[in-house]
Amino acid sequence: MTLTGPRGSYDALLLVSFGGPEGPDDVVPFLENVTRGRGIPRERLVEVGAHYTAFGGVSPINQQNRDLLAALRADLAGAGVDLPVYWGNRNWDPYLADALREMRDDGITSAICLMTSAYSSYSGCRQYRENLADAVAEVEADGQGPAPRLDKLRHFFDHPGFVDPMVDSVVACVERLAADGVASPRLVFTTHSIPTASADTSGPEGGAYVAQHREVAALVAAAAARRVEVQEGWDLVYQSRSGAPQIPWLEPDISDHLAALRSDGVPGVVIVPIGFVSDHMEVVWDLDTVALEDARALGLPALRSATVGTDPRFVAMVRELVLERVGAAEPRSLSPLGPMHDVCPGTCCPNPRGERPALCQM
Ligand SMILES: CC1=C(CCC(=O)O)c2cc3nc(cc4[nH]c(cc5[nH]c(cc1n2)c(C)c5CCC(=O)O)c(CCC(=O)O)c4C)C(CCC(=O)O)=C3C
Ligand SMILES: [Fe+2]
Repeated sequence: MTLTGPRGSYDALLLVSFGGPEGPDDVVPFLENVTRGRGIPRERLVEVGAHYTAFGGVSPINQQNRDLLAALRADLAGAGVDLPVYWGNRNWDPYLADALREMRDDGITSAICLMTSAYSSYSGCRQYRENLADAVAEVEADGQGPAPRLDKLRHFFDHPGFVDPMVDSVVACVERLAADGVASPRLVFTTHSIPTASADTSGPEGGAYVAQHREVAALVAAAAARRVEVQEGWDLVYQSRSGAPQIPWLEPDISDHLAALRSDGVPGVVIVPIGFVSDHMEVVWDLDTVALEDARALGLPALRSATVGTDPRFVAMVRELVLERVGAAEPRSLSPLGPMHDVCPGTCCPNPRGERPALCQM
């Protein structure tokens, strides 16, 4: 029931994710939860609301987390690691506070958190940790005893369990393009754009968000190039830009970049969504609906490679990270930036709106 090692001891794993609407009536309240106090223009919210509405008001993310939860439970059981797994979201039901109440009522005193975000940034790290602090405060205000103590697993961008499944999918896409007569495509790696100010302050020394993505892109490109023929060189591009137009966000945007590649005479592209762990809205809308349609309109052959989802290697990675966290396994990481820390320096990935309480930091 309690997993103990030289570095720590936990009696549960908590899957911490973003959350998404599960029906048409959820869309507006969900968007209000996500964007409260963030200065997102109304037109952008109407636009994003329409993406959800096009999918019946249902985000794919919750079912993907249910699938991941089931896969994690099966993997842990199969490996003889007796650790219950809970699930809570930042922005939609089941909320983090509800997960913490359930854990408290089950007698859990200490849990290790997996955030479904592979890279360092305010949005992908500190914001989750602030939401954990808020949830703990909310639950402790019940007056029914302490919430579980929470630690986090490190960002896993350069773990083989995250990288290797993406390589296989890129190879499969290159082979499919070749079968259609498109040889040596260009690899276009894509991730969520964030404000350049957040990118500049991400990680302990700043610049971690882009640096980590560049490492992953280089790793995937090199591994793929050992197995299939791809164009030399690759690109890192950005998608799903939000915020006010006068605030700079990371560029180039994927759609602009596809047009530029077409003009350069690139024979085809594989779009590799390294910024996302499963096929959530940014993937099924911004890539599969918009970017692939843009490519078609340009006459540029394009395929989108898979996210890791519930690939058994990714699921096993989570178990490995938990064992690593208690000191019972050696950390594995493929880039010189890793293995990433799991207790954040108090100053990294700062909140652009000022300091707030956050967990899992020094
Ligand atoms: C870096 C990053 C990740 C990856 C790390 C991680 O996974 O956490 C991520 C994930 C996600 N973002 C998601 C959805 C949204 N993100 C928004 C807004 C924003 N995202 C930002 C960044 C990121 N976001 C930022 C800087 C904003 C601006 C507002 C703010 O500063 O907070 C908005 C508001 C509307 C809009 O403006 O787009 C929505 C609806 C969903 C759910 C998808 C689904 O339903 O399948 C997921 C997984
Ligand atoms: Fe987002």
